[in-house]
Amino acid sequence: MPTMPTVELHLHLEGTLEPELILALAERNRVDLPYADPEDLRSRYEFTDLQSFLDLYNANLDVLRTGEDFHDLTAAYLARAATAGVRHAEVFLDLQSHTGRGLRPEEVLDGVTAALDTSRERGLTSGLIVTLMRHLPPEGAVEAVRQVLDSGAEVLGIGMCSTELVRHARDFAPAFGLARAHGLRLTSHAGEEGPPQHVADVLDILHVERVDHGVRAMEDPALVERLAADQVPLTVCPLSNVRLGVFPSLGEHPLRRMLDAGLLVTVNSDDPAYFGGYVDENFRQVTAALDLSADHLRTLARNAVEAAWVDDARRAELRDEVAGWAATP
Ligand SMILES: Nc1ncnc2[nH]cnc12
Ligand SMILES: [Zn+2]
Repeated sequence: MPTMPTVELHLHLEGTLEPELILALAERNRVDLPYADPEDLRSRYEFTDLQSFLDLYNANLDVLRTGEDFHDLTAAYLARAATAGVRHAEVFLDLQSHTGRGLRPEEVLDGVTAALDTSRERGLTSGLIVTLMRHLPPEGAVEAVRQVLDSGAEVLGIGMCSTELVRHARDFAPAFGLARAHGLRLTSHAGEEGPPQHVADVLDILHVERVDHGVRAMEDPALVERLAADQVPLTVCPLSNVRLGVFPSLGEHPLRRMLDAGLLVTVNSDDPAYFGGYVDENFRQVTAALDLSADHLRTLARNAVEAAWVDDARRAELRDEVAGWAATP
């Protein structure tokens, strides 16, 4: 059977920064790194929780200095995604992590969108979601939304990531409200390390349309019922959840139970350069660990198409691709 066509909805561009590219960019930008070679850096990718990962992930951002760097990072992800069967990707960018280091928002956004534009010519459609940082002051989140709006860059939506264990979702209502008033789509990380209530909060207070992760919603049966009834898309990242200690092993991951509960779940890679695989590898490993059937895989592929922020014509094309794959013996 050919590679399953997929839609990826939870992918941090910064999380696709492979050790080889980190070293190449460090050389290009004359940044001193404390790593001898890519394997030395890779050997440090042992995480105990989300924060231990974020510390290294944020430190590595230092090599991204110019619009060209962002272009090259994005182009490298798109090339790898194409081999993973990705036909449409909605990618996150932590804009504040770069403007906070002195980069101009336009330079970062233009670098990324230039690469996304070229992928469109090759049949891989994409959208850009600027993720607000929950660990930073909420005023900065409003400023980031303003920068997105003022830049004129083609941005599809606003998300929120970083640690969930600080601040309340309501602190970010002004930023999400501003984005919503200007027609941007909305999503947020919640229910990854944080409790089920965080999932309800981003839905009720920030009015998000999707929830990134959301796996801990499974601890609250009433919330599961609500998410299933409303068919709220949940962008689940199995390898990430295991590498960050959300679940002890893939065999204990709730993905299959989530499908069985009628939730609109999708499979994604989150930060593939750090967590041991792109979306194809996530599918492969979770299928083996949870003994997923062809029906489960078809449902996951269809869910991602339905959860994508695409127009009717593109959704129809994506539906056809998935149906064509499903019909292949
Ligand atoms: N898994 C994750 N959770 C929250 N913020 C992130 N930023 C990058 N990866 C993340
Ligand atoms: Zn994420």
